[in-house]
Amino acid sequence: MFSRALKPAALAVQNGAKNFSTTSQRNFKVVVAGAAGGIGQPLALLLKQNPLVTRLALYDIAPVTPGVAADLSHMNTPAKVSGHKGPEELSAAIKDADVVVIPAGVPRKPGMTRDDLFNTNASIVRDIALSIAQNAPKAIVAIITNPVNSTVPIASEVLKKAGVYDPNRVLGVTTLDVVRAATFVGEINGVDPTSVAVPVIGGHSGITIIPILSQCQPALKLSDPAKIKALTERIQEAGTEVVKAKAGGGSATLSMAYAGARLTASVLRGLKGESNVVECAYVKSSLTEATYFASPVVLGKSGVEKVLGYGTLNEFEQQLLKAALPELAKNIKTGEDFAKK
Ligand SMILES: NC(=O)C1=CN([C@@H]2O[C@H](COP(=O)(O)OP(=O)(O)OC[C@H]3O[C@@H](n4cnc5c(N)ncnc54)[C@H](O)[C@@H]3O)[C@@H](O)[C@H]2O)C=CC1
Ligand SMILES: O=C([O-])CC(=O)C(=O)O
Repeated sequence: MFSRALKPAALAVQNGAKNFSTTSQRNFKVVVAGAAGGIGQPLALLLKQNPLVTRLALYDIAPVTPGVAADLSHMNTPAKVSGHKGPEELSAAIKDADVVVIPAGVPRKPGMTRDDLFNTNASIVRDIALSIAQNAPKAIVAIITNPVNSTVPIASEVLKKAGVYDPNRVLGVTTLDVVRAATFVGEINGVDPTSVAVPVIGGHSGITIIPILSQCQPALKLSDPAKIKALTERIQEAGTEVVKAKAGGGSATLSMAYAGARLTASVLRGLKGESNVVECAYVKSSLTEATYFASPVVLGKSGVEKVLGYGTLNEFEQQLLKAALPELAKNIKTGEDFAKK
């Protein structure tokens, strides 16, 4: 169970780092749902600079949304920006989207777990997913809203109920875990972090975040098991590190916008037919007994083209996986039960 072919796991970071293609062969409509928020605004700023994006629709319930759209629309890049405020404008925002990125919902405050966000965020993701089912059933859906381990199953169940579910088109965004792992390893190894590739598998909360440091490229310059454990825990708790540092002002927004823009850029590169686009993402999966699982995936013309394995895990990583699976199963069930209600 722990040894599976992992061809391009390490490519995940390097591919993603090549963010913006200059040879646009298709025009894509990208929607940011939650576009006025801490993640949404810088994410929209980065997407406005992606030449593959020709239409950028910003949706949020916040009154400032049309203003955010007006502001971004003055940038001299090709994407035409539209602003959509409130549920009555959701359909127009989503209509004919190629990609819908969802950072809508509340963030953590110190002392909260991501699961504590469930009660508020579950219905937000459900309602946006319903609109996707009605207005852009073929769109790739990239979910940032926490708890990702549960919100991805919610969106999947909603799409299923509407008869338009395609598991290859629904992704939970775990790119920030990959970005953080590369950053921290870059610091330890004393190298440019964009040259570092570390697959991160499992899910997106605490012990479900499993960095595969034994597969790090270039190899991690740490051999002391205690230091490897400490680095693993830092990656698992990096979100909490930011929540504490922001002292009640929210959670990671700027690094998440960077990571979300990278994942979206990779999705678009896949859609336009580029080959070997690999990112880690939380997707429907049969790699383990968890029915959704983050691993390297190949992105192609219709979303996830192939779920790649996670290669050979060392003893320590096997233990991490063992600990993560029951937690993941619980989170998935919570999401599915909510959506089936
Ligand atoms: N997947 C990941 O790695 C990460 C996920 N997150 C999650 O992203 C989410 C957003 O975080 P922030 O941007 O910091 O929060 P924020 O509070 O700054 O922004 C959230 C935005 O969502 C909007 N919103 C609320 N209900 C909505 C609805 N029904 N429809 C549309 N928009 C709605 C709000 O008006 C607000 O503009 C949180 O759930 C957070 O936990 C944050 C960091 C990393
Ligand atoms: O920690 C949080 O609540 C936000 C998040 O998911 C992250 O930064 O990884």
